[in-house]
Amino acid sequence: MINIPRLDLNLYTEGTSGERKQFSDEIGKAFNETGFVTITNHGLDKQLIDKLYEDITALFALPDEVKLKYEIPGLAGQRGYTGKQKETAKGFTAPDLKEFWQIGQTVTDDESLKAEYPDNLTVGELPSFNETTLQVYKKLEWIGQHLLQAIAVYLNLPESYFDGKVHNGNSILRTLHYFPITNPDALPDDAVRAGAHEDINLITLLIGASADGLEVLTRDNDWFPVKAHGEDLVVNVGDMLQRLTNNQLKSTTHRVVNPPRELMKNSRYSVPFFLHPKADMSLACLPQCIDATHPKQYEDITAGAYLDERLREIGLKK
Ligand SMILES: O=C(O)CCC(=O)C(=O)O
Ligand SMILES: [Fe+2]
Repeated sequence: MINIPRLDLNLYTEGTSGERKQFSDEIGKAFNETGFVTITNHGLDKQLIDKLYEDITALFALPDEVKLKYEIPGLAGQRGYTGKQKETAKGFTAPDLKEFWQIGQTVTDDESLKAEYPDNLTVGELPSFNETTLQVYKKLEWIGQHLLQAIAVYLNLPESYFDGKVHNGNSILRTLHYFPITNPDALPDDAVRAGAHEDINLITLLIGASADGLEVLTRDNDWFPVKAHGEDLVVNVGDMLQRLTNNQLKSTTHRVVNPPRELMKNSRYSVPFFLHPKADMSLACLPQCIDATHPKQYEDITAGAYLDERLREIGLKK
């Protein structure tokens, strides 16, 4: 058993100083123990989430030859479409049973940074997909920034520590389709919807984990299903935050398992938002997270160099 607390974001963004302090303590404690929380009252309304699912369903229902027009070599899957069975979790031989579409940052106030990021691809066939995902991106970025403020307070950093680092950051909104498994007998042994992995980024905000399948690995090496209420976000620590905090905050291994045989013909959709800083952020372990009992565990590296290393490991970058 692990405890994944449910926290009310409104208590941080609109609360009294006591409520804000309590939110910081609770998210920090959960990130220290299990690396996962669920978040309610986050400001992403049900109407927008419903519209998002409608648009994603329509996107993945497009014929493969249409979707493949948007799979652009050289972009490492960071924008547009990545076809079925392209991403392989580290240490696995069979690729994940999924296809996805990724949306990146749109910079409007910094010309040199704008030139660093590839442009988003727009789905000509589905204009509303582009608008909806842009709105969701902006909203999740706002929510993530506030969660990082609460985490900064927990870490005894200035509340605004992450603000400038994640403003115009290299965050990715991933719309995911775990497609129907039509012939389970033909599957390679270790083929799953998403193999056990840790996320690369600072924190991940996940819409749609209310559908069964997501599991986290406990310290006792048991797999534990994540149960979220309908519109709650599931938020977890990624490897960049674990590294920055010298393992004080835990990037917990998670996976998405295949459904029981009778449900394999059903699709599963989910939308993780991988919150990344700008490439030049240093991930050097924070001095306040290093002491005699917690010696420094990692070499200094920038977020950009670290991301590059990790994308090669999972087969997205050649
Ligand atoms: O689909 C999910 O519930 C989780 C997806 C995930 O862990 C990921 O894409 O990194
Ligand atoms: Fe993940």
